[in-house]
Amino acid sequence: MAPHQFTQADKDTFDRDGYVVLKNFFTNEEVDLIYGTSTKDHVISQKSFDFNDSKGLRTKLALWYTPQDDVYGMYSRCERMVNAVEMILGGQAAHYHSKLMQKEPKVGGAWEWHQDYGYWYNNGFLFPDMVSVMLALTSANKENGCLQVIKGSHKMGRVEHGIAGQQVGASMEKVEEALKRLELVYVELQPGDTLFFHCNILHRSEANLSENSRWSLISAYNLVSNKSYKNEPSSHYTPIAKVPDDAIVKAGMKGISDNADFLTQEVDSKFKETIVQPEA
Ligand SMILES: O=C(O)CCC(=O)C(=O)O
Ligand SMILES: [Fe+2]
Repeated sequence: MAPHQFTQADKDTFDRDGYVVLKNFFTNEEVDLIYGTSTKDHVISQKSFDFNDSKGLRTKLALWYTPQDDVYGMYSRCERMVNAVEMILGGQAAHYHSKLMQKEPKVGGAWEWHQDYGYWYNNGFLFPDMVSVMLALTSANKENGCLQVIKGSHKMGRVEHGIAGQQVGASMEKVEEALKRLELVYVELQPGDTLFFHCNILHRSEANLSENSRWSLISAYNLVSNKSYKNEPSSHYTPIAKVPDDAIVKAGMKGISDNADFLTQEVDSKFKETIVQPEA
């Protein structure tokens, strides 16, 4: 079966609501490969760090900038994905970074209300020509701390961010007002479902206190022309070398190289407050 394509109707929904979900944008076979690879990937587990929430619960995450030839790179570089992103951004896209979010049963931490551009603005990006894409690797639901969005909040523009508990979060005054007027949506996803969300949409997630993991792969994209004036890795303005849609299946269980440019604690100040060293 030919993979789903992102259509103008999807783009219209994205523009109106600040997000759109494409059911089964990636097939079961593709998700099985990506999830199967990631759970066995020693480089991923070695490069992952814990990100603490305000109650001390922790999400494991691994983040890298330049997409490689592994199964995750084929996912973030495939035509289906990049064409969708270029339709959203209205021009040539670069891959800013991808991260594997591992919210484990009982311990997976919460994320405070924020806009992704609330972080990225401080990384030297002048324009909100950026978008995040979340692929569900496991099912995500209310019980295991799925993403919540405030529908339409991207139209508020960038909101001030400060330290919220241990994390960087949006001004709660603005969030509370937004919640009085706009709908709060729990974005429940099945494996393979893909959420495209605007860099200025307010979102958060609750802790995973359930018995089930909630894993996702989140890729962030930028317009090639929106070059940061700070010292960000070059991936964010490098045109993506697109690959055909069948490249994911062809990559098979190919894991990531430990030469990939992973985020480490030292290079990213926005995470400094919240990173705890993995246990030895
Ligand atoms: O996956 C989540 O629960 C939220 C993650 C998120 O919003 C982020 O990493 O910016
Ligand atoms: Fe986010």
